[in-house]
Amino acid sequence: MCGIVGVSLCSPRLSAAPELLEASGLLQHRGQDACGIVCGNTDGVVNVHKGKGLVNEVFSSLTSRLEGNFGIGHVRYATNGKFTNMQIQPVIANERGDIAIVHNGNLENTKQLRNHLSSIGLHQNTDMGDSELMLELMLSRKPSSRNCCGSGTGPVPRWIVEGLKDIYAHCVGSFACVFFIPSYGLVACRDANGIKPIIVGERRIDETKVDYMFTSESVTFCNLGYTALGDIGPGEAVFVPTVTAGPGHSRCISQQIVPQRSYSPDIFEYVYFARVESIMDGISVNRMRRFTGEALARTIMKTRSAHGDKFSYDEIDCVIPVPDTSFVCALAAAQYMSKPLSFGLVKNRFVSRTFTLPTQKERSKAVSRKLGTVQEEFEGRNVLIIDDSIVRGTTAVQIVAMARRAGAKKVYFASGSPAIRYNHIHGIDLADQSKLLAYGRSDDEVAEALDCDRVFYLPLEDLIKACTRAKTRGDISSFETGMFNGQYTTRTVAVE
Ligand SMILES: O=P(O)(O)OC[C@H]1O[C@H](OP(=O)(O)OP(=O)(O)O)[C@H](O)[C@@H]1O
Ligand SMILES: NC(=O)CC[C@H](N)C(=O)O
Ligand SMILES: [Mg+2]
Repeated sequence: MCGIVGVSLCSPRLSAAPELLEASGLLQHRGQDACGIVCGNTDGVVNVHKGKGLVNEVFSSLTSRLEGNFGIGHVRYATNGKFTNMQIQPVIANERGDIAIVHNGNLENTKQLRNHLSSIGLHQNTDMGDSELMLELMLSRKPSSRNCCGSGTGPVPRWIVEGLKDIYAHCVGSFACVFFIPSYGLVACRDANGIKPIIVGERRIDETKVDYMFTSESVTFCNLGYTALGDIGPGEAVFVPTVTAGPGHSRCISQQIVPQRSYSPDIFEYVYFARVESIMDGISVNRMRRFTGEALARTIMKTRSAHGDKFSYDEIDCVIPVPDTSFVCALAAAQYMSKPLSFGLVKNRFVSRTFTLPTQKERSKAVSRKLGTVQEEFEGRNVLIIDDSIVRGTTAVQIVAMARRAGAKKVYFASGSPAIRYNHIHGIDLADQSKLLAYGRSDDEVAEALDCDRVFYLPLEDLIKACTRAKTRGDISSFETGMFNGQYTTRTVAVE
């Protein structure tokens, strides 16, 4: 996963950079490898600043005041292409007019895309990541004249629509993108299955003046005074030209570029990626996590000596959440079971997400640095530890060991999502499926690998039900659930 943002302010005198940075900071949980912004104005000013690290490490008070009233920003968790400075987003095409892209998602056919681009004489660099290939497709339609942006009929230049059509025709996988097009404005689009999130918001200044923001998650709107206009639909593009459209006319134009194939948001966005304040595709992340907690509790309560091992949820003394993502799920589960919630695991607030760190060594080290135990909450107790997910198992293995060291009698471990036995092809960089803890293991074998007394997973149908119940609007047809069942929206056969 990555976080993307686009800002277009109605007054050419204003600078979009401070808001781009504010929004990028609010999306920081979506990527900590690198970040950057590009902003400019219709006078041809283009400013770029990017680097490896967190937003507050890469930007100083000086670089946060870059000139330009529209621009795009990105926080990266690399999934495709190398983790080099070249790959830091926004990816910008300096030599052909400074068009830039920010992208969340993952393309599955980069090899074919490279071949296609070289067949039309465009692409030489074999190190290009998927995002850069999308930029190349857009650029291949751009007329060479610098004054081309008014060409075409209607408010959207024809070459931009042609570039988008090429992207939809050639790219397989997931993409939510915002393009920065100097002397035109911003263009956002979403793949034809709507796998990765992108939402557009507006801030009305007066009758005629409106600012616009594109963002991965609605959490950025409240903090910056925007109101959600709606999620961009699958196969849809939204254009925000910088020129004023005139009194009473919105600058924001939507166009269905290709027909929707399905409306299948990535279900793991709700489980782990997203912030709890966000509403994505009409689903409140908070409500959905509450529902998963209740469903998980029902699963646990139903498990009564089913395997002759005399388990009964009555013997659970307390529920302990794993900070941070599992809080809402664990709270709802504890309430449903009428068990006390205990903050036996404490997070060091200066250590961020461990899952998104690039190497296993760093991840393991970070978990032990990040979490500590309050001994008296474990000592002599049967504890039910709840996390939102068990992926590689790095977190769960260490937590069970910590619980035992702190004197727990029995340690049960529950996941607010199903067992992950397949790669997540749309946003988790996992080269090797066998690194998933549940790969090739039954639930009992997972419990053995974790050294806990029992493991519980939320069944997939309950996860889907929780998302569907939490939906207040929207036309979602299904969810991308490939990591749980091997059935990917963009593939017909599971990759074993
Ligand atoms: O099985 P694993 O490979 O360890 O991955 C799963 C863990 O990683 C995530 O936490 P993370 O530390 O990234 O962030 P959080 O503080 O938002 O929960 C997730 O919430 C699980 O705790
Ligand atoms: N996590 C993402 O969305 C990554 C976007 C893109 N595939 C990259 O690696 O930069
Ligand atoms: Mg976690």
